[in-house]
Amino acid sequence: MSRELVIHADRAALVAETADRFAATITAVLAEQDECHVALTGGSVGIELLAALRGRALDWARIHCWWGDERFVAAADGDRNALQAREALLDHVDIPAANVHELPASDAGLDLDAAAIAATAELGDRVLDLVLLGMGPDAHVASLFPGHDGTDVEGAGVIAVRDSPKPPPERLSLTFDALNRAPRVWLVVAGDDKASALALAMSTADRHEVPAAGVHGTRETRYLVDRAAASLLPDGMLD
Ligand SMILES: O=C(O)[C@H](O)[C@@H](O)[C@H](O)[C@H](O)COP(=O)(O)O
Repeated sequence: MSRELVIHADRAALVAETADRFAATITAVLAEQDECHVALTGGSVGIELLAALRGRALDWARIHCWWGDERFVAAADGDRNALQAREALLDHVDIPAANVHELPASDAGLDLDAAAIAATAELGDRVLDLVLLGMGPDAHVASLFPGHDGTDVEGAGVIAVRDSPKPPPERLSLTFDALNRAPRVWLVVAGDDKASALALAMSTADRHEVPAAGVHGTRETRYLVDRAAASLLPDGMLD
């Protein structure tokens, strides 16, 4: 399994170059197989990245979009990662509705636990080809927060998250095992407020305290960051 750190000059370069990398990777996957399944992320960098993908020549009919996590709010709530992704990208490309695998919204008729069960069934034993993740300053990834029960869950699936330290309190999240089945896991991180979390994420920290340290692709783990986020990485890592 390879681990790669790519430091970009600034946030704009991070977003633009990651969009290039994402498009090239999807194209390469589609040259080898019929479909490419990607997990998208919310967060401001994740959504800017999606906006940067508009207008790219990608074969959307063969691309499936999933999410690493979702805020459990109404479908029309602007906090929803899926709604933000639609506005940034999916409404602007020719992707079939059946290829968009949103995690359930709170007004879809299921309570949070039932929504997690339904989403686990939809995901099944799928191995996502590429998982994109943002990271919070507390080193959370998806909705796996430091010290929270979700970091103890074994097995692949989607879990209900309550009392999230970051609002909204109710969320759905893929587990570590669901995320870590993917061959490619990319963490996309910008800003000096993430610098200490990134240094911990790239260390051998315990995933219960530093969830970002617990996500790895089976083939590659990439840390795609800007210079500000990289500012506290030990010298040896920057060679
Ligand atoms: O639901 C959430 O809490 C966010 O989606 C979160 O996980 C986000 O991805 C990171 O906090 C990075 O966010 P930024 O890209 O805005 O720094």
